[in-house]
Amino acid sequence: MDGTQDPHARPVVRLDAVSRLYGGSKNRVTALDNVSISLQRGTFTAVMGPSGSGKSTFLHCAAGLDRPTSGAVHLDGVDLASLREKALTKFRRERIGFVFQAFNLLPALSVVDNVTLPLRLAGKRPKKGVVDEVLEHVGLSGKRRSRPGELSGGQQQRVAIARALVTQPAVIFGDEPTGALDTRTAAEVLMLVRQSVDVVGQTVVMVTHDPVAASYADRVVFLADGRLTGVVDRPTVEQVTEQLQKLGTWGDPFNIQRTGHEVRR
Ligand SMILES: Nc1ncnc2c1ncn2[C@@H]1O[C@H](COP(=O)(O)OP(=O)(O)OP(=O)(O)O)[C@@H](O)[C@H]1O
Repeated sequence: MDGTQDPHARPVVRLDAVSRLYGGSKNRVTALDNVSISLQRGTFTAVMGPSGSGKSTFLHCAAGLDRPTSGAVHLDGVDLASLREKALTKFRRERIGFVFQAFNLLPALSVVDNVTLPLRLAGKRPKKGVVDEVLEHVGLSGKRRSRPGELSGGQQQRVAIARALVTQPAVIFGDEPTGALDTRTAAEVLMLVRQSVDVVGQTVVMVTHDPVAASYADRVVFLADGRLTGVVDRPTVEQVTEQLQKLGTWGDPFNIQRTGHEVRR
């Protein structure tokens, strides 16, 4: 199936028949199986599915952290297969933002130095106006000089979001960005992501196990056994939960535990 939204708009992320196989002939695993999807600029997409369905592999291939075995990935109009490792690293640094479950901030650096690190790594001088705007957007203007250890989990994730936004990337990829946060803090972080999409037109792709988190997205795409098996636009928590039940996610107690949110069956 194809997850294209509007065939006339130019997608910012495009996967064409992407497959990713792991292992050799004896222990072959098809982590992604012929996935084609287009994601439009300024949209928020959640990627869901049972454990082992290929969500991380999807994210890694779409973000140029891993190379597909076959098929093509275009990001912001660039065929990622055309980039050698060094160019791909530069492209990721400049055009892609990442937000992970574990925040991944540098503890010795202040908030402002963490946020501006990607720019400085790219040899660019951070523009004060842009940095101030991003810090204001994430509500951390008053914490510029704090170290990550002095901040709450939600504040640390907001620093990570600011760091992802500051390069004005084509896409921000999130891997369970609210997985380590309590329900209320997760909601605040998801509101911030939502505002980044609505206010500055940021494109966001987020892997999550949590139907509540997914309900903040414009659309949810579901994977099962490496295949794209369904799409829900303007999702509600109930619709997402129902779809996951069909895919058998909620039969997996490990997954229920990891969502961090209680979802009634
Ligand atoms: N480096 C690897 N080598 C071999 N198999 C792998 C590798 N990475 C992933 N796989 C396999 O590919 C399949 C998809 O894995 P993936 O991590 O993408 O799933 P997932 O949906 O993100 O799972 P989870 O929700 O548990 O994080 C799984 O069967 C997994 O065991």
